Amino acid sequence: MSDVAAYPTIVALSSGSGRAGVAVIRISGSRVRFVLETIAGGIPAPRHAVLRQLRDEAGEVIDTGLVLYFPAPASFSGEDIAEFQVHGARAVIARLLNVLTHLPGVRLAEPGEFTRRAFEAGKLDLAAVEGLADLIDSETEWQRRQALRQMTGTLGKQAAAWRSRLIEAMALLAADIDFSDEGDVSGPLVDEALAIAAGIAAELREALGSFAMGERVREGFVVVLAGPPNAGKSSLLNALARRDVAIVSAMAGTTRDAIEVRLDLAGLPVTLVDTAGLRESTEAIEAEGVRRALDLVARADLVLKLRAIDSPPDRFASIQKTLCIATKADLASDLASQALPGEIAVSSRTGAGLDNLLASIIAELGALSQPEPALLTRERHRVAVSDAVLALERAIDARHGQVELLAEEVRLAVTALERLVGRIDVEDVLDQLFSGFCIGK
Ligand SMILES: Nc1nc2c(ncn2[C@@H]2O[C@H](COP(=O)(O)OP(=O)(O)OP(=O)(O)O)[C@@H](O)[C@H]2O)c(=O)[nH]1
Ligand SMILES: [K+]
Ligand SMILES: [Mg+2]
Repeated sequence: MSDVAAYPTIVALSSGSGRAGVAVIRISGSRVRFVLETIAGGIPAPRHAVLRQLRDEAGEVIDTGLVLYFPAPASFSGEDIAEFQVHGARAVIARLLNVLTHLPGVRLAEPGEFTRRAFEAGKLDLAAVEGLADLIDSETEWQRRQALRQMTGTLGKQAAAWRSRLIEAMALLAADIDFSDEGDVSGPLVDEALAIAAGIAAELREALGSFAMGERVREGFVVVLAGPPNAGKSSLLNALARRDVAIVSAMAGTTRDAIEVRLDLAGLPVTLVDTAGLRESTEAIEAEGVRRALDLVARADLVLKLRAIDSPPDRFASIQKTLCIATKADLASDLASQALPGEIAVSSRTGAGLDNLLASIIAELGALSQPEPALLTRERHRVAVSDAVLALERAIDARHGQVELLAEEVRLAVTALERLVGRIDVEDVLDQLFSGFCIGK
């Protein structure tokens, strides 16, 4: 990493942009010590914050701030890193970045470039990098917990453990190949290797079981409000969002476009979608609204099917997970007698039943049955783990066949797990991942 041309020293604003009390500017690479001497008047003791005047080439003070130095290799990127904590004014940030990038061998960082260097230095595996990206994007408690677990290496360590047990199985198979006579294919070594393979296949299948939840927590659950016109869908959206998002009126067919709000339901990220009332319509725009509503219903993780408590239930059936809701409960003199069995009675007007509805949504989304954050959170993880399971299943099926073929299947499973943590085939994944990173991370 001493090659300045190949690894220019990179600098970026690592805190959020815009006016703030404090801004953090970070710099990583082989020129860090030179930069510190040039603009901070010296190199602070490692990992100790010191107050310094930061000066430009002409010696004029840019700002006063805290300076930190993290020497290689015990830094985030594995390179020398310095951090400047300065006043979070646009002018200070602009001037400091300008001065820094005019020093020889220093340039602005690309999105995710600090993290890419950390990955290249072996500080983080691919799953941990993904976890870091998710942590930066996290908006709710479930997202934070899941991302933190992945960033701290839970998936990476698990994949490494699976891999080393499979390598043990491969060694047993290799020993069997070396020592067994022709024709004597299913010796005790093979049995032992296959027992390992079967155990790991079971653990991989269990991990796959958590994928759906992991992916939904990352991307957010889609919950769609559906029902006939005037069922009170937009009113319920507004009540759950606690703000006036959608137009409410006594006119049937008010909502046409789908209206989305992002909610944090007890830590679960949920996109709640209001839709056009479902009815046959000859009016082109409303008909298009209904078509979109049905499309959204088909793609929802959960459908809230509404009917006004004073109207009869309709025929509209959904194949999705559905919660049936009787709205306008304030219009019913006796709730229990008018809400059908299994229906949740709510009133957007009085707020009655909303807590009960939220609890039911959270339960329906599966949050109660999965207290631990999911291990697998991305399609990439699902594909790698599925490939490993399939290879192990083929190995187990071939238990009476040639040991060489069986060993090849176990090797394929090992390869799939190596893809999972980024030991191989990482470039495309990294490029895609880092393009979504913010600059300064
Ligand atoms: N009494 C009472 N009226 C309600 C309640 N919720 C909605 N309404 C009324 O029902 C009417 C329709 O409400 P909306 O929220 O616009 O119904 P919608 O299902 O979105 O209707 P469309 O968008 O036309 O399909 C309005 O006049 C609301 O004021 C409620 O909880 N209690
Ligand atoms: K309406
Ligand atoms: Mg509406």
